[in-house]
Amino acid sequence: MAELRTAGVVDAHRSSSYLLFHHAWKLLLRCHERTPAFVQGVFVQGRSRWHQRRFSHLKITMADGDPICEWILGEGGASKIKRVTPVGGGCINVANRYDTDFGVYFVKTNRDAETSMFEAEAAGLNAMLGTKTIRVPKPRKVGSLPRKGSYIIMEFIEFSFSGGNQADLGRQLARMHKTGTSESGFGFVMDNTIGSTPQPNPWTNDWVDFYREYRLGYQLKLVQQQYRDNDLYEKGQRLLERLPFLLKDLKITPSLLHGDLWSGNVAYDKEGMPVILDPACYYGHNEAEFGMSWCAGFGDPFYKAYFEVLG
Ligand SMILES: Nc1ncnc2c1ncn2[C@@H]1O[C@H](COP(=O)(O)OP(=O)(O)OP(=O)(O)O)[C@@H](O)[C@H]1O
Repeated sequence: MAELRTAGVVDAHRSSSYLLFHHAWKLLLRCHERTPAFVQGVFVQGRSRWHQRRFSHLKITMADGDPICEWILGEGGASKIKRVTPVGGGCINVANRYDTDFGVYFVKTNRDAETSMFEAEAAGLNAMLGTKTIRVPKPRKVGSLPRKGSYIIMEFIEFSFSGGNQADLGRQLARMHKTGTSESGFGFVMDNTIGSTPQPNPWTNDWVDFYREYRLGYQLKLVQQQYRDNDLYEKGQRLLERLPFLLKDLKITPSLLHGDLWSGNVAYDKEGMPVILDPACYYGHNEAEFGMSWCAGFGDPFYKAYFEVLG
């Protein structure tokens, strides 16, 4: 509500409809934890002509203090936000589509996360975009929310309900793995998160060292610290010792990986072309991409097309 108070909604204060809005606002903010823009969308959408006159100044004043609206109505090129609608599907962040007179933006917010979480997501999306091999949403802005938390604004992509061709996905992913190489070794430009679990990505010359220390080893430590599962930890340690033998004589070059490729992060656009979302990117052994394949639903056409490109 601080945004509203500082927004100087002075005449509105006197009307009883404002009081109604005021309480509805509070309720909505509490129920949905949306940004003020969410509420703005609801009310701007449904207002009568009387309200249009009465609240005509609100669109701009309410954006004050709301960095998402400020960006969309500034650098984002829009002069009006027509509607803000929740997008379901994610577990970790709150997602909304912002329909404007300058197109649609997709926005995720998280009341608890530092901006570094979304900065890493943007860095991953930009790295994949840079390969020009597969469609990913273009990130536009990352920032912090007024009191606590952070947000990311990106291109909104309209998905097809009828899905697409898995062979296209396999082929384009293989091209991304082949094109996205790194001269710094295995790792990434910054640490990121997989789900909401931190994922360290320090540059490392050798794949076995990287995978042992910063993937399996790190996760095993979390298992022990957070769940006290010593049995799993011990078994894991034995696997880590054997890793150099299991991967002996393999020549592994760093490939840009999406890093969290399960079915919830794969979609198809209206033209039926694959889109990959919500990455936890790093440079790694290309086959590490299939660590999540147990819940990705990749079939024969996918793998056939993938290995046709990668050999
Ligand atoms: N750029 C986009 N355009 C349109 N819809 C999107 C876009 N990015 C993601 N979505 C949809 O929004 C929903 C939430 O997105 P996403 O999975 O990135 O959220 P999340 O909370 O970070 O996810 P998770 O809980 O899986 O880590 C999903 O249903 C996804 O399909």
